[in-house]
Amino acid sequence: MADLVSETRCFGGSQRTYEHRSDSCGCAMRLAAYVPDLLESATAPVLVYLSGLTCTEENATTKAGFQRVAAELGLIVVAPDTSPRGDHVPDAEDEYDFGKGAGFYLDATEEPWCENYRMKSYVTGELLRLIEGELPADMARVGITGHSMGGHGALTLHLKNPELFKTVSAFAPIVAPTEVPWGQKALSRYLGEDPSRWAAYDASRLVREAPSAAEILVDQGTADNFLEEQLRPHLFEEACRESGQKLTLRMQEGYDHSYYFVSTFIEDHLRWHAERLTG
Ligand SMILES: N[C@@H](CCC(=O)N[C@@H](CS)C(=O)NCC(=O)O)C(=O)O
Repeated sequence: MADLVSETRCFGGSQRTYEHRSDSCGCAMRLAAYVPDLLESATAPVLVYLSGLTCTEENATTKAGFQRVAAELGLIVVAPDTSPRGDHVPDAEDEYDFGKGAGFYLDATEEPWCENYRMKSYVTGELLRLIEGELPADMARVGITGHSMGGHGALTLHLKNPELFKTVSAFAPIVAPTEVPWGQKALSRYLGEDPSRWAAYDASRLVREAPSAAEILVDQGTADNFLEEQLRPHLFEEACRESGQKLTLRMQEGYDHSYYFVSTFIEDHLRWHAERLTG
């Protein structure tokens, strides 16, 4: 059960915010859901959009501009929050890349984070059950995408759970968190200092172990400030080549890391998922 916090008419559908009690995260969680009017069928495919560092469920809905195309394609788009929330939830004050707003879509094992920072369980379990219970969703047709930290979430959660998320794409994803500062900081504190525990959350490692039957779409701006230090898409490209994973990596000339970049290519991603989920 979730409470409807707001509902706004948008491109012939409704942009909603829900709030519910999350057992996985031990707090109240919000999520945004765009639900197109369903004219011909009772249920629609779903695209889960995972946001990046510092975001809530609101950033994608106000800045990515996906609603017009989602309405045209008859696609439900769901954007969860990026971490547990609330005064009782531990945080790292003044650190934008750890704690609240930086859940990294994993299940923490270390104190004090392990009580609440369980975004992997949240997205793969509770969130999907909530979508099924609250929305006119066809749960056999769910895809996943995300931006930056959310791109890391989309890639890893798809590779680990291809039966839940049938299609996958990402915008400027963190593809090798075990090798870059954002990832090393988060993984060592949420999971402990032993790097062997981190591999299950590294898309480049996962794809080498078990490539997906689904082709992966990645867009990456060449003018992204984080490109060389944090993102390094060529590590993923190399892993995909070596494991036989089908990948379309598009280096987009002059685009940065912002939602101007995401909003430019979101239509391509929605069409990519809709074609594969409805084909
Ligand atoms: N300087 C940035 C660093 C974090 C960042 O770039 N976050 C990206 C995702 S990794 C984002 O989507 N920020 C929120 C927004 O642009 O609306 C900030 O503090 O917002």
